[in-house]
Amino acid sequence: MGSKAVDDLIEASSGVHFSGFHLGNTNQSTSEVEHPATESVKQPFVIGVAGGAAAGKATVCDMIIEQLHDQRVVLVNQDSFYHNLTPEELNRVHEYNFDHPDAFDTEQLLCIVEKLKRGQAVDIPKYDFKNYKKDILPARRVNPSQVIILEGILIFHDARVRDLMNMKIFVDTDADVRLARRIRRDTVEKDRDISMVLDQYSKFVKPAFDDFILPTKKYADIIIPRGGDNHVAIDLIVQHIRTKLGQHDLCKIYPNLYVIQSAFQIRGMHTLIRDSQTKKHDFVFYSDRLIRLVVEHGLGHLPFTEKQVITPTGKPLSSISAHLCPVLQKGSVSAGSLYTGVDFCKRLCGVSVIRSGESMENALHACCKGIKIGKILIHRQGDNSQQLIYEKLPQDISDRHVLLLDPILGTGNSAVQAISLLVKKGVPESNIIFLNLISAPQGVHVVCRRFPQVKIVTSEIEIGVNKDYHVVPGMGEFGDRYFGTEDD
Ligand SMILES: Nc1ncnc2c1ncn2[C@@H]1O[C@H](COP(=O)(O)OP(=O)(O)O)[C@@H](O)[C@H]1O
Ligand SMILES: Nc1ccn([C@@H]2O[C@H](COP(=O)(O)O)[C@@H](O)[C@H]2O)c(=O)n1
Ligand SMILES: [Mg+2]
Repeated sequence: MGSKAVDDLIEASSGVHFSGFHLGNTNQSTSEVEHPATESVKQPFVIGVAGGAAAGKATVCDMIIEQLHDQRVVLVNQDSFYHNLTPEELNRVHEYNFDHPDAFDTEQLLCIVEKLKRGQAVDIPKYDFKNYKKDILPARRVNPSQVIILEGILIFHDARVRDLMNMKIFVDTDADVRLARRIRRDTVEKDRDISMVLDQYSKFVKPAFDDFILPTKKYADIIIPRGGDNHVAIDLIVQHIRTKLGQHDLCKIYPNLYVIQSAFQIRGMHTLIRDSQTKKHDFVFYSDRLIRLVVEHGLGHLPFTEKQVITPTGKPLSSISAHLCPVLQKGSVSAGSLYTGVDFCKRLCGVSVIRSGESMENALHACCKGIKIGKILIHRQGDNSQQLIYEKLPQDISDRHVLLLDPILGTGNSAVQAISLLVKKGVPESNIIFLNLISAPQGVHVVCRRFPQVKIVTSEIEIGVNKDYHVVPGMGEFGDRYFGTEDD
């Protein structure tokens, strides 16, 4: 890609990543967060996903969310807005039509989505399908986000809700498939009796599909046949969302940036360590788990050589003569089988950026027995200029592959200082792998443009850096939280 093209992409992606967050006050609590209504703050991109019951709407949403791994996405299910049943309706629940538009509290849904669009945090009710109630489970607190997905059978029914959407998707799945999935879901997950499920289907679900859901298909911008099996459609949708947000997948701009595959386990660990209420013990425990994943991933980028070994599994000694198999030893019980594998790179060392980088040393020691670890201390001044004030590195560092350790990549200034020192010591750029837990796009741009051959391995991309040079949403002062030196 030519440098002009790269510049354009960077320009486009920086604009959105940082706008608004430079202006916001990061000390506000989530419930107070409201982004200033200036032109520089982009409106969230709202996607509607409709389709028959059990068509695969939730599955499609999950896949979109997974592919938009570096975006914060809010999912709002129409199910959350079912009306509570009166005692009388509850007594005759088999006669209640859950597939009629009147079954939903659309006013409440509108109010919540409008708040989210204005940048306010909201509490979304959780619906309990077993008890037909939405007030017994604790509500889900949701922060504003750049992408909002509204999902539900009748999410296109009300014109006011439709008007909030920037993109409408209809998941079009064959009626037999929907019925088969519904029977399995309602009997297995909702403990319902099969005859009741079939009754409900013929009495309410099918007629409502024909009368209310199918007629809304005409509002869709995209119709996805085969739901979650249609990977091409989901890919195209994700690309379109990114284009509309003016963002580009950083991994596509910089081939040496690796964001480890996000799964709910990883998201869960991030949620814990980012929570300001998390106690030191849990913070350390979950940080260690995440660090270990990043380190293992980083090690996967080291060069290797092919190696063959003999496994203990093979033919019994008596059936093979020793001269045919030189690996046989006196007393061994089998001839062994050949396994062709790889040998780890041994010319390796770690370098931690004091102090928070030291939190990553245990994971590196645990993965690479006896690894040498050097240290660098960089002092950050108020105006974010950096000064290198201490270094202790292995003498032969220029012959080694270096794993640079620092849990947070923010503005990129410390990373540039550290990498410049390594390069000055003779380490080839391509031998440096920078391991961190979170990376701000700004830092990624700075490091990757200055050192295009350095690899960056991270577990999440952040929204940006605020006016105090702190990563947003971030996780606070990592070193203080990890080593327990926070001010009370
Ligand atoms: N492509 C698919 N192949 C197999 N099973 C699927 C597929 N998509 C969804 N399912 C299953 O069908 C059921 C309904 O899917 P879900 O995505 O929850 O649909 P909806 O949100 O439209 O009701 C779930 O049990 C899900 O695991
Ligand atoms: N108490 C309830 C509430 C709703 N339903 C059924 O759920 C379907 C909608 O959910 P999807 O995930 O399939 O979109 C709808 O067909 C309702 O009949 C229910 O059975 N019980
Ligand atoms: Mg669903």
